[in-house]
Amino acid sequence: MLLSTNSKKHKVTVIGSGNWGTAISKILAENCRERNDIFHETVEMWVFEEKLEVPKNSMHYKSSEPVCQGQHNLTDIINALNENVKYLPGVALPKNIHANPSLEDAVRDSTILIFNVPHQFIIRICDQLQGKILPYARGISCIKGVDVEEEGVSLFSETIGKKLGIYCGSLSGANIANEVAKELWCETTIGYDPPHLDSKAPTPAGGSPSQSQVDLVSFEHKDSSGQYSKVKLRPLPTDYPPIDHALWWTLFHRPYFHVRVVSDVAGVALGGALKNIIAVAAGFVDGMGWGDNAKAAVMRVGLLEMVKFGTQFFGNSIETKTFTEESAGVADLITSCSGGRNFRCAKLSVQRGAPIEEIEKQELNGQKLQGTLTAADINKFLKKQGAEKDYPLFTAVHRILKGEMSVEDIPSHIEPKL
Ligand SMILES: NC(=O)c1ccc[n+]([C@@H]2O[C@H](COP(=O)([O-])OP(=O)(O)OC[C@H]3O[C@@H](n4cnc5c(N)ncnc54)[C@H](O)[C@@H]3O)[C@@H](O)[C@H]2O)c1
Ligand SMILES: O=P(O)(O)OC[C@H](O)CO
Repeated sequence: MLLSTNSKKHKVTVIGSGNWGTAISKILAENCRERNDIFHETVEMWVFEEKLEVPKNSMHYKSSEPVCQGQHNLTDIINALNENVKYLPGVALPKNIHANPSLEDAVRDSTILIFNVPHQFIIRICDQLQGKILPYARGISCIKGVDVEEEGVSLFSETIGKKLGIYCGSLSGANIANEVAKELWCETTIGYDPPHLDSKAPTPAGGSPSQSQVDLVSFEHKDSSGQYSKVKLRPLPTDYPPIDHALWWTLFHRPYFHVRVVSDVAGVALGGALKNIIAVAAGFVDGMGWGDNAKAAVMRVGLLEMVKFGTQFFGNSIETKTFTEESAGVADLITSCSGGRNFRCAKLSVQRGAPIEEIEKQELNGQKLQGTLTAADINKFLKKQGAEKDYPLFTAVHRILKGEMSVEDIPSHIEPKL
């Protein structure tokens, strides 16, 4: 068990309060309450504010609480009822979650930042956070998606790290939020590869680079292309418990949420992003009524494309065994193709003959699909690389979503050409 001999405690903020953002906040709040020797008990949860009435599927529908009468801010409802009535209705949240509509206030003095928003919103959020966070904070990205720009494809753990000047790992796994929130047992994977102090870096007056020095220290850091580079990071002051694998385990592990911490940050993040494209494909073939064998076929081809993509574009910075051995890989693929939102919406879109964006709006009550956008992001990148044909399933999903191909074409499209 992690014992704290340090005088300062970590303050934890979750940036995001959707379906998964709220479920993760619940886990963290339970652990921060139990381990208040290491963490501040209150977990700040940043909420993208909106006004609503307490809906019928809330545990508090028609209760006599003032926030249950008429329209109120979501943050006020969460703080009064300890329930996220919109994104995780029916789940009692620990009282030590504080829903906060101010991003700046939510991250103030936090040493631990957990990023958990749909990926389309994270860049703007990072822009707003610049200069507002502790420079020695550390992060974990729970976001499933990729960041495609002119220069290439990056993972959000990297993008967040670069934009905010902090180190950020990743968390991903077979984790359908509603099941986790009901405390049904599952596993997850955290990728964290903390920078090592660079022994050749200029030392501050008085000796070797010390964790308590406040100046920037140069670290050697391996990025997702496998290159070692010197990056400047603020070391965590030594009066805090070190942020390492043991600390992440202590913060995230629950009897119902079993954590494995590995060093393959890129593999964890990439697996979570790519499986969403495959889940859309699985929904398409299931929507056609083709049965479990067809679904297994797209999962097989999809897993191979995940491994190929990781190897081809993330080189030796990724361990492809993460895709086959960790919850963040094949297990996430299986659960997503069984009951995930991407799967369910793609299936309904075929069954109802309606665009998936329409189904998303009708069925998800404000929750967001990631697979459709990721299919487009990955396609943009593959096109630029001239590699679309090497990834027939990823390409087929994008083309079907664009109306350029039909689901009936999947079997012949993914068959290797002789
Ligand atoms: N839900 C799951 O089962 C699950 C499980 C594991 C990982 N994930 C991943 O976690 C990430 C977050 O997913 P989620 O399920 O918490 O979100 P969600 O799908 O519930 O999305 C809704 C959230 O987006 C917010 N939002 C809407 N418009 C916004 C805007 N303009 N700016 C900022 N926020 C805005 C809403 O306030 C709400 O908090 C995603 O990348 C997802 O793939 C989800
Ligand atoms: O509901 P989805 O399709 O966004 O998938 C949820 C999780 O990523 C499953 O691990």
